[in-house]
Amino acid sequence: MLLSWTSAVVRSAEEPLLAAGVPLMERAAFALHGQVLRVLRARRGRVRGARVVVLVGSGNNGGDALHAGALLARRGVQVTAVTCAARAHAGGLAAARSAGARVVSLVAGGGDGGRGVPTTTVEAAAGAAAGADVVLDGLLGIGASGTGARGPAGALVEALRQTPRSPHGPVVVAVDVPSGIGVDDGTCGGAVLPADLTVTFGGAKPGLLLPPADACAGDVVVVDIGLDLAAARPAVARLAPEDVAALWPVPDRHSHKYARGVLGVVAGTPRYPGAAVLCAGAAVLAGVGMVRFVPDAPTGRVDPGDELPPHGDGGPLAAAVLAARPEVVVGQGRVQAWVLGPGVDPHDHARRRTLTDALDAAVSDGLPAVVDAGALDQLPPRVGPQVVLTPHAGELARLLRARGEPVERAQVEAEPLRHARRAHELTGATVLLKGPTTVVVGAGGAVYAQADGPAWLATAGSGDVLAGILGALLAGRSQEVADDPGLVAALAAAAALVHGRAAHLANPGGPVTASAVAEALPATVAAVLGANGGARAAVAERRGRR
Ligand SMILES: NC(=O)C1=CN([C@@H]2O[C@H](COP(=O)(O)OP(=O)(O)OC[C@H]3O[C@@H](n4cnc5c(N)ncnc54)[C@H](O)[C@@H]3O)[C@@H](O)[C@H]2O)[C@@H](O)CC1
Ligand SMILES: Nc1ncnc2c1ncn2[C@@H]1O[C@H](COP(=O)(O)OP(=O)(O)O)[C@@H](O)[C@H]1O
Ligand SMILES: [K+]
Repeated sequence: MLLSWTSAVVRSAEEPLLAAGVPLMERAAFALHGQVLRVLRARRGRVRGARVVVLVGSGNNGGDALHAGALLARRGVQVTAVTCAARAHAGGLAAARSAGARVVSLVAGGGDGGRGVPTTTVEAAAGAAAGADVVLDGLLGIGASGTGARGPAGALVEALRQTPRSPHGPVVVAVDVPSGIGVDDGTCGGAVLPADLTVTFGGAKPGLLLPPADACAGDVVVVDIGLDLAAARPAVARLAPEDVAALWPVPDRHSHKYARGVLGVVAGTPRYPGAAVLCAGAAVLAGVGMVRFVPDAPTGRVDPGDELPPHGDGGPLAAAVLAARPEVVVGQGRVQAWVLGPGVDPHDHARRRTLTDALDAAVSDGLPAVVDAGALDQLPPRVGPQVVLTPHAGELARLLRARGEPVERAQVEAEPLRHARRAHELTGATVLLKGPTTVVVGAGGAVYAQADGPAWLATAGSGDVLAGILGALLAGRSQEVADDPGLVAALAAAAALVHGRAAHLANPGGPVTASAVAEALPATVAAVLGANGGARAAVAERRGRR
């Protein structure tokens, strides 16, 4: 699991160490130079003679970069440091100079208190950067105010962004964070230089995980500089496969289909049968005990424990589901969780009635439920965190507007966390906001940001598959969810991880269909369980034998 902490938390972890004279900047710079050496070796084999351009802001982030530049210069790297403000970290500047780095400034007399640093232009600096092997971005760190670099630093970032990127262009290494991102909220409004690699100190920062800024971070490497963050509350987490393996319901010898979880599905309309097929099919393929597909029938509520025979005729929708997935049981009956809404056309009155009946039942029984697409508009004013909303940005904007918040889709895309959190506050539900990086906000302030899928996953029906996966997980873990509704957010993040990985597995590097993503689920789950689940499955199996 990758955890992140806000800049305020990181600063308060730094304070006692700095007061005790612990050389945090030297540690950070040493680790940073090690990462740059690794990049240079991978790129050109040898380090000596490589060219590195260091972009230097006015604060300690620039200090880290200058000290790293000094260490690189001592390894025979040709280092050019470009200071971009009237002042630059004095110790870093001295170290870089004495190691043989060339120092130039975008500001007349800048960087050095007017001691005569040669000036350069934005164009010349951008040209030098374009010809370098590595650009080290030390313009802004956790002390940045607002988003986007301003002044000469901003002008240089804009010029670098205009330079066409090529495979032969420099590798951009961000120091702590890509300069100018919203470090704590993941916003990415102004001039930000996208990085190929971010070397971050002490612990990751939320903006490295949250959309849209996470797209600027490249690979994230966390280096230990001795900060004690273990007791501090993380702001945003990203699950790894081994975390998902620990969450996934794995059967043992005593398991039977009911104990493994039964999922009720109200999805699709005769006009959109595909959503029903994809959602119910994904739940089956993700390994749920049983899927009950609920067609429109005037059966009303069913008492818990009733085991009604399947409807002989569930209509064309049920027929389509059964043709694709004969494992599905059609009809009402006891369930441990619900998926409600994929492909449900709100103008189809019969389907909408079935959906609202099931939603009412789910909410009054306190059962976990995925509320997707057509069900989002039917959500009662307040629900518990065992209900997971799964909107995309447009649906979330509509949900917020329906609750009196004047929000457009573009605003949700610019600040996904803020809007997902607002929806959680207003409804009480766990919110999974879909997008290139999926954000989950749940009970107790839990926030996850998962970026597991390829962009090919942006294809019709893929959200229906995600809903089925999450439903399967909630059904399989319904008992634990009843005891700890805070678990729902982690399960939602786990579903997003498996969904994304299934898309990679379905066709590495190429287009996928939603059906192919669903078909890849059994192998994906097996691979994820292999992350540590081999051991877990063996334990479950041993327990089962006792
Ligand atoms: N305190 C320390 O000794 C340590 C600090 N560390 C580094 O220090 C960084 C934080 O340093 P600082 O607090 O000095 O802050 P920054 O280096 O992030 O820079 C803040 C300065 O940049 C300017 N600035 C702010 N917003 C701007 C904007 N939008 N456009 C242009 N200029 C802007 C302001 O003059 C401000 O004083 C961390 O990110 C990390 O890289 C690490 O070396 C760990 C130890
Ligand atoms: N650019 C992208 N990169 C990766 N995944 C994406 C991207 N855009 C969307 N997705 C994912 O694709 C799925 C689309 O779901 P959704 O919008 O509900 O589609 P549909 O309604 O057609 O099923 C979501 O899981 C979302 O996170
Ligand atoms: K930076």
